[in-house]
Amino acid sequence: MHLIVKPPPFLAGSLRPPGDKSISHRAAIIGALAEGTTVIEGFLEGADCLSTLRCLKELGVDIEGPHEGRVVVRGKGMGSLQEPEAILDAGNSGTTMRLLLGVLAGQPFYSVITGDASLRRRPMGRVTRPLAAMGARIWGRQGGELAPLSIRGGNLQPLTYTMPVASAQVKSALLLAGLYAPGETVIIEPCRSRDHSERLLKAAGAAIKVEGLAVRIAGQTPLRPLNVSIPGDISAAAFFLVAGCIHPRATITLKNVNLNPTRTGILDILAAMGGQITVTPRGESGGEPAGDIQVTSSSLRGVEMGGELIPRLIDEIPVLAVAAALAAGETVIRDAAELRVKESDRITMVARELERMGASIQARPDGFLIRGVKGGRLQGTVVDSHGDHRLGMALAVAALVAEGPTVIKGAECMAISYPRFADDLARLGVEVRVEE
Ligand SMILES: O=C(O)C1=C[C@@H](OP(=O)(O)O)[C@@H](O)[C@H](O)C1
Ligand SMILES: C=C(OP(=O)(O)O)C(=O)O
Repeated sequence: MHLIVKPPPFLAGSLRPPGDKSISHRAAIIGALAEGTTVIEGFLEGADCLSTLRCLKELGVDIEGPHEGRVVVRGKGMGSLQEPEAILDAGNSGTTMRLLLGVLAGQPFYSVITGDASLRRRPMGRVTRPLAAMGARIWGRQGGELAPLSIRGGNLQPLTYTMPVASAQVKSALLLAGLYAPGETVIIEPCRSRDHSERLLKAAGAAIKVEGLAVRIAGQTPLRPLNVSIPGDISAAAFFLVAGCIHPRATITLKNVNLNPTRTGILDILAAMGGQITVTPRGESGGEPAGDIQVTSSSLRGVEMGGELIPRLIDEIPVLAVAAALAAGETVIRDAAELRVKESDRITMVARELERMGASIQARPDGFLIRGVKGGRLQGTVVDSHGDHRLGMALAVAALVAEGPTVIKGAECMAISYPRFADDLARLGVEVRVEE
């Protein structure tokens, strides 16, 4: 499927971004392990979160929905999962595979999990190695590095583990496995990654404590069901935050967006670039701070970024590269080598596709050097998502300020995290067309 985007004369309106993807996965998984009925509102109906629901159903969990964002999970406790009859399919979703590996490590049965071609290339040793150290037996291609992975869990021992990379997926997998181990599992992160698992596990009554960069969980405590209203995904809102900044006639309001400080790096960096962004906090939603964000046309300037900020905006870097390509001066992005092991190699592919549109962007081993074309313009042309939802949507944002229409090939992948992305663009006044 191709998406054809014409640069609009203005961008105006108000949107509610879809429910947070990270929280949707976690609420369903934790609900499945709890004793009682979990009700989730605002669940993201993107393909990734549907993969999580499908796998949980294969494990014998009774799930109703999603119907307009409502999912009902009838959990029967941590020991209630059943050996799946078929291979579990995590689709394109790294979060599904890694978090479920943590759960499967605690199960006294055999299961096999795989995913699509992109997911079968992504590193899994970062979770399979520490899970094996807890006592799970895991087999996979390249010594347990690549899916398909088969696993026989049960009889886990607690672990104290210092993570070599800042990854919320690894941390969450080990916390979920820690639920099954007698005694205390301690996970130490190199720097803080998103903490949705910690918040939801705490809300479900797990014995979990955060002390600086260490998270401690004492296993074998039953979980209570959750009642969660998931706020909008800031990683989805990010496309419109950048669109509003780079378009010369824009006023966009994004409603009920998650403002968890482990996720708001995009707001900090756009502010540092001169973005005209106003945040109005509106209390809590689902145990997470949430609020409205307004963005208007801005005159952006280049910045340098790296270090502890990177995990707070890792998924927003493709669209931030678009902002940088249109800012005055140079932008340097460092310490982001993790981008190479996402749905695509996001360093190579972002540079390749933005270059086609006339951006001056150089791929580096751990990021980018981008020279803004301020005053100049990007060129509408044919570009490719390479099956990567965030790259596809970032290119659509670049198209909003390009000369002439842009054709984005492989646009169906946008439904991984934002099924209504094209509709939301249209709501702001953009002429978008889908071609099969
Ligand atoms: O835990 C999560 O929900 C996620 C963590 C991040 O991945 P890593 O844990 O690999 O950094 C992020 O890129 C991904 O989109 C979602
Ligand atoms: C990296 C992403 O997701 P996952 O790792 O779950 O596939 C993403 O959504 O950008």
